[in-house]
Amino acid sequence: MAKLLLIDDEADVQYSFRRIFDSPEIELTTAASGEEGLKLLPRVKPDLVIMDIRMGGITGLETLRRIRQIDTKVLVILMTAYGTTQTAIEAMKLGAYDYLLKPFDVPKLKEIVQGALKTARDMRQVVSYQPLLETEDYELGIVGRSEPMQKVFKLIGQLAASDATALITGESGTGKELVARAIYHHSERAAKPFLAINCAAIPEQLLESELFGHEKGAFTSANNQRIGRFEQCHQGTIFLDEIGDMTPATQTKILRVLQSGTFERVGGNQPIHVDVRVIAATNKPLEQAVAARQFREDLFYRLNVVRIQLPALRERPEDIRLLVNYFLKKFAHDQQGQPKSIAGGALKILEKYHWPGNVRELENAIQRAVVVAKGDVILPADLPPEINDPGSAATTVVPSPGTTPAAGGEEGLTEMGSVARMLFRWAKKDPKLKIIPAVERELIIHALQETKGNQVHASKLLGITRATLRKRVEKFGIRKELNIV
Ligand SMILES: Nc1ncnc2c1ncn2[C@@H]1O[C@H](COP(=O)(O)OP(=O)(O)OP(=O)(O)O)[C@@H](O)[C@H]1O
Repeated sequence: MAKLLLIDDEADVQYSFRRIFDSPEIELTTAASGEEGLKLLPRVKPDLVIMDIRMGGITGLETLRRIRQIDTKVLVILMTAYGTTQTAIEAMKLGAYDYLLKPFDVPKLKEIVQGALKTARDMRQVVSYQPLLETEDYELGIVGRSEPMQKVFKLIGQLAASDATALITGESGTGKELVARAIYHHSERAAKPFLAINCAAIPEQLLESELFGHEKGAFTSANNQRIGRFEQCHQGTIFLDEIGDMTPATQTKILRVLQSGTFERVGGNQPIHVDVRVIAATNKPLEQAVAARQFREDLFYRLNVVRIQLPALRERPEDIRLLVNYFLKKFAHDQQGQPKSIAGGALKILEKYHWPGNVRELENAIQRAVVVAKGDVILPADLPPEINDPGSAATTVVPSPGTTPAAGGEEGLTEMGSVARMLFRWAKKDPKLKIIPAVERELIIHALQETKGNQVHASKLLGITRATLRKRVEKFGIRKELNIV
């Protein structure tokens, strides 16, 4: 559960926060002054503090200064009324993570809080790169005893001891982000921020301003001055994932930061100096992008000072057994249960598979198998079909006893099996997607649209009771969308 501490003397703001963040995943504590917030800090140990800059008693800036003396790492977001962004920028220099303008926009507030909580988790979860499996306790770690992984561990150790820029390469799902976090956790910058940015996930034209910030009026939608990630991450470590996806202008700016530690915000001309360690990663061969003149050669050499090449999982099948055991323990730990084991036949299948999605794909396969397995042992049949029997695109799905085919008898089931496989492949590409709720939500919307909102008919079509349907409509918040009264 994430812990949030709100420090604000306005009762209205405290009330809105209680409503916005009332969820089982967030524990909100409120304080009405800087003094009270400082007293609560050691007891609550929040992951994130959100604080107003102007309060009675000690100011937000002074409170921030004192928070930093108690905890160098806790993330602090400051809130400020319009017109006082200059103060907010001062606050960033004091080590605030971000700032929000009041009155705030609720979706924006939620987005910033979620982003900050992810960063807080990344910063607090130490990634170990020592052999883990002897320890009974589950820890977040990088697993591997194969020779290529041993080389990786050595390089992580060397990089953690230095402050050099690093380039991590390897196919998708090989653990590049995990390695970057391990370097950070074991480096001298471990007490300072770590920010991970996936360059490919941000539209090209916005990436430059995301990284370097912008001045008010720099472009049409730039209504306010904005601090970029590099400024936010002063003295910390920035992880730039998918570095190949950048415009030439952004590449030039990155090169300058690496060379001199300076840049200008978009639309600005005042040089800003930062001390940030850059760890970059890519799953595309950058050499080819350089040859095709899509990536600056000088930037490539600058990033490539130390390179960690992560092996694909198929190149180290001897690690599969260790990884499987590790994930079985990890999932049992998450569910607070006993780890399941795996049958020899199932393990052999996993060791022979070619793993295009690498460790991420293996992790997902084990997670699924743990859910699907009826007993304590994972059998070949519990593995996803594309792994268990690659090439069998249209395996007939055999209904388990007691289940009724929904429609179309065996043919319907075969078709459903293919759809499920397709959805599953899709879900594997997006590990954040919770596939069952996502599909359930779509089915419910569809059934209600088909039946023009008639819940009795829709629930029959879906094979659930009306009460369950009502609950789901509430749960997924689709009442408004469908005009259901
Ligand atoms: N050696 C390993 N030991 C344990 N877990 C691992 C290992 N390698 C990867 N993982 C797990 O696999 C998943 C994918 O790893 P990660 O996100 O670091 O990969 P990536 O190479 O950065 O992928 P992408 O290129 O798609 O961003 C994560 O859940 C990570 O914890």
